[in-house]
Amino acid sequence: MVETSVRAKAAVEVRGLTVRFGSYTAVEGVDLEVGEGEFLALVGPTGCGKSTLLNVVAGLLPPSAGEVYALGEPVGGPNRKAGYLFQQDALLPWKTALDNIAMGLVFRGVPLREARNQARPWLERVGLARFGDRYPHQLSGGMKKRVGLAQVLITNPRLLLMDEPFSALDVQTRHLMENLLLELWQEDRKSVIFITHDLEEAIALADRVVVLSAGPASRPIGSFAIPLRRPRDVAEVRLTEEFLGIHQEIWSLLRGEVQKSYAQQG
Ligand SMILES: Nc1ncnc2c1ncn2[C@@H]1O[C@H](COP(=O)(O)OP(=O)(O)OP(=O)(O)O)[C@@H](O)[C@H]1O
Repeated sequence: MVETSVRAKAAVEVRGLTVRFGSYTAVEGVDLEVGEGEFLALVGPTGCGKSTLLNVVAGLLPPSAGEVYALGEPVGGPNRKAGYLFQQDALLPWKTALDNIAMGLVFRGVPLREARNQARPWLERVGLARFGDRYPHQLSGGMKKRVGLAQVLITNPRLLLMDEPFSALDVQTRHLMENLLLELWQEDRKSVIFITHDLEEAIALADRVVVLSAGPASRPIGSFAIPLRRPRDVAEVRLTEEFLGIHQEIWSLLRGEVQKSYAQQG
């Protein structure tokens, strides 16, 4: 495997992971580490097994073989120290933005009144100070994402698992959300696994990009350190020579996998 980085202490360790669905082997023999405080992006062709891998780390899917540790403990079920953000919103339609953020804590046993008190500053931090009493159907897609992000971050997870969280947004809103995510992440540098099929998004956000091979039996085939300076503006960083060089290097590996994946789909 192509390897261009040195990792710190592991927040996630995956050893020899295989996941089968019936006779189909989605991922096979996967070894992967995510350092403490590292922002890792996972890219790969569509259907290669990115979500499968993330769901195993999240404890939502049992491995067929192999071992997975998150924050020093074997993963055996949904991990309470991890926060999840998926493409689909997890907002309750009958709750206001403020209460939806508070729900992150309520689900963990914090009384509603206390949870609301803690949720108020979060409205401001995600740029929704004037929208606390709106219901999800009264919010734009980007605003809902902000609520979703605050709902996860209010629980202060040490590990953030994100599965294409911004892919349904238009490009401008997406860049705003990516910058907001980086701004909040820089405050205390949680360990992150961020899945995307967009290589540019992966490079703009991450400390390291791992490339998965086309399925079946997908596995990591490249790991690239992203030495771009922080803080980063995700729209501006894309225009730099350095970014283009990194993109070219990773794309030269990813392109072949994308082609294989298309060929398999007939
Ligand atoms: N519950 C399941 N039962 C059967 N097959 C599954 C199941 N979940 C996933 N798969 C298959 O495993 C493979 C990997 O799926 P997965 O969703 O992990 O890929 P992905 O890389 O996240 O895809 P995408 O980029 O399209 O979101 C696919 O071929 C998919 O059809």
